[in-house]
Amino acid sequence: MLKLFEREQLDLARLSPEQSAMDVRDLNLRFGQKHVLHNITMRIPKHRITAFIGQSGCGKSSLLSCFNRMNDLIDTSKTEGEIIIDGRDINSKKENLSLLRSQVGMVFQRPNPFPMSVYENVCYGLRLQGVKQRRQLDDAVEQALIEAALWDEVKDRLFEPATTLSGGQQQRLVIARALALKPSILLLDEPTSALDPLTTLIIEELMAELKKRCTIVIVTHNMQQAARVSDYTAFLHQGELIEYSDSDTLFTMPDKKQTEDYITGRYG
Ligand SMILES: Nc1ncnc2c1ncn2[C@@H]1O[C@H](COP(=O)(O)OP(=O)(O)OP(=O)(O)O)[C@@H](O)[C@H]1O
Repeated sequence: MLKLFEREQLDLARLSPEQSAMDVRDLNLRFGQKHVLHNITMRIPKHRITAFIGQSGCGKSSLLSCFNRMNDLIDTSKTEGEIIIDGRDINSKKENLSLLRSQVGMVFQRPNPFPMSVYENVCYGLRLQGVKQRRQLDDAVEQALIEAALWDEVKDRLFEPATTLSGGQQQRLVIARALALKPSILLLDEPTSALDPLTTLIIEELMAELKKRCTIVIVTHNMQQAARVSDYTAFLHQGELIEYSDSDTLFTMPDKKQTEDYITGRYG
């Protein structure tokens, strides 16, 4: 299988704290009576792309949303267990959620630019953080758009409405909006499922570039995509982590029968 990036393999079972972007310990998630995630324990390696795959409803997006406490927005949600990022448990009551969400950025399936200019979209979070200096905002916008591989396409239309951009440009704009806050982790929830194949390739190449500056976790329904872009893949089934390994092994020599059945299309 063609890989977008060569990489050194890490032993997931022996990741040191320095190599781990996140250390998830005995994570359980419930929505009301529904037990959605069961005792998830895993370490997500730094500066790598980790993909979550599994049947619809198995809990991929819910797990991703635990990583920046987005499930807190759902009244019925209840989380147990620890998620250690930079040595602190983000599930602690003391966690500052707006800081967490700038450190752990999130991009959704449908591009969701705000109804404002390209420029204002990118500096939105910085303005919320109180940055006012024009020069500082200009520099941050330019840098984030360069990192999101969008600068050349929009540098002459920074003050046009973001909604005038194409779907693929809007998705890169949303990525730039997250990057402007200098996240150490970027969560991508099916970021290309609404995009055509060529635009998908642009976003995939961007991910390969972005992992040099942050850790990426992606939920995808597209197994070719997971095999192409991700270094590590986690297969979930009914809220349980069934198998988690480097992507080459998981897609060519899965350890568990359930994984094999899923990747060979026997169910799901
Ligand atoms: N707000 C909510 N309230 C109650 N149950 C929810 C809520 N959000 C998700 N669920 C349930 O949690 C389970 C996991 O959903 P989740 O969206 O995480 O799965 P998924 O694997 O990402 O699915 P898909 O691939 O279809 O997006 C499902 O049974 C879903 O119905």
